[in-house]
Amino acid sequence: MTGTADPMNWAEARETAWAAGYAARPAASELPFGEAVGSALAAPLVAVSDLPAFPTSAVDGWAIAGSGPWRIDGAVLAGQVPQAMKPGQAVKIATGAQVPEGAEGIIRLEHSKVEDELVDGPAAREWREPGEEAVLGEELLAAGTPISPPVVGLAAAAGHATLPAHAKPAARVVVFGDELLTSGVSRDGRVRDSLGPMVPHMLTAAGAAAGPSIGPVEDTLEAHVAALREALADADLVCTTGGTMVGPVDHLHAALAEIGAEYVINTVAVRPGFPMLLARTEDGKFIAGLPGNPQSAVIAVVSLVAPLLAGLRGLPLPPLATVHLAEEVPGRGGFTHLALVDRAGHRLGHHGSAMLRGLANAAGFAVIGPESVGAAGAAVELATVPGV
Ligand SMILES: Nc1nc2c(c(=O)[nH]1)N[C@H]1C(S)=C(S)[C@@H](COP(=O)(O)OP(=O)(O)OC[C@H]3O[C@@H](n4cnc5c(N)ncnc54)[C@H](O)[C@@H]3O)O[C@H]1N2
Ligand code: MOO
Repeated sequence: MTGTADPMNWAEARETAWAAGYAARPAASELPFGEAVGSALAAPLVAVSDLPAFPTSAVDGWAIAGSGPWRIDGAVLAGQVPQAMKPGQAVKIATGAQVPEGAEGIIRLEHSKVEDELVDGPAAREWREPGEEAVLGEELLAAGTPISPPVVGLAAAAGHATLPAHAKPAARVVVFGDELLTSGVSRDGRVRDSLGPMVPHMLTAAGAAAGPSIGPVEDTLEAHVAALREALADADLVCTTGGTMVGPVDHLHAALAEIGAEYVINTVAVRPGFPMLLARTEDGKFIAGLPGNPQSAVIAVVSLVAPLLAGLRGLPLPPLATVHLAEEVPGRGGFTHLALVDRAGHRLGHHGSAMLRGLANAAGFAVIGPESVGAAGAAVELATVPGV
């Protein structure tokens, strides 16, 4: 295994990472909502009751039966089961309360006149009928629908406690680099680790269950192999940072060979970030190698890790958004250029691959394809960062 393979086209690399994840997605099972969110429905969502399940008052007022003025006799609050009404009766009713059998209308509180235990006013059918939103057994959402927070809300409203979905992959970040500090300011040739605190949140936002980062790991092959083995023991996906090149202390490729991992992708034709890689272990776990330059590491998350996680959760390849460029953005020859832009399509300063200042202000990366230039005013694809 070497770090000098032909770089894969960026769009092809996204699809390859996604397809590898999709092929390896865990079998669907019934998951609690918190586990299911961020996956896709593995079967249609069906209503297990009528929605609403009973006639439900839409207003605060008086339920009436027969002709008025009506004699006030009782009240029904949300959560109570009311008695049937008699002609000439008025029952005070709350929004959300079950409408009594025999009710012919509701007078809104603000339209009612009350005098001597009698109420009068304009009555209308101000309630939601049973089954108005869905009837028992009706398909509410198709299989394959992404499980967003509103889908969870609908499932709960429709009477479900679990959803059929693909479980969250467990993910760990392993930070390589003797030069890294975990506290204080960069000094004496050493820099603060910015990836250990940042990347797990991106993995969580992309649908994984991410534990705390491991490291910084010492720059020896033995330490790299031991850290990879430790992380793989309880993770389906390990994201390493740094060491992707072939420098004197870059041990990732040798460590992958040592543990018997095979490349799925070995370098991508994208700037910044080209030394990124994706590998698979013999037992089907994934290792994503993120370059050490912090912005390049994020580009690897956007390009390989987010598509992989979407596949593992049974989702389609994450769609790219669109941005209108406010100024010309240069290409990078035969490589794709991922250029930091704000929402208005302006390039951001401080966009060097070692910097995070531009990224922290960005809407995402404008995608300038190989052998092209992003013209001012052009609509181009925008790759967004998980969690941003
Ligand atoms: N001779 C060449 N050298 C380099 C090339 C090249 O083509 N030929 N490519 C450069 C590019 S592009 C990148 S990206 C980096 C990738 O390097 P590695 O993945 O091997 O990463 P390191 O060497 O370990 O670190 C690079 C850089 O990033 C800093 N770093 C690393 N980890 C962190 C962290 N967790 N938090 C903050 N900063 C981190 C590290 O100190 C280095 O400055 O290789 C280039 N070299
Ligand atoms: O490709 Mo490196 O990732 O430019 O900084």
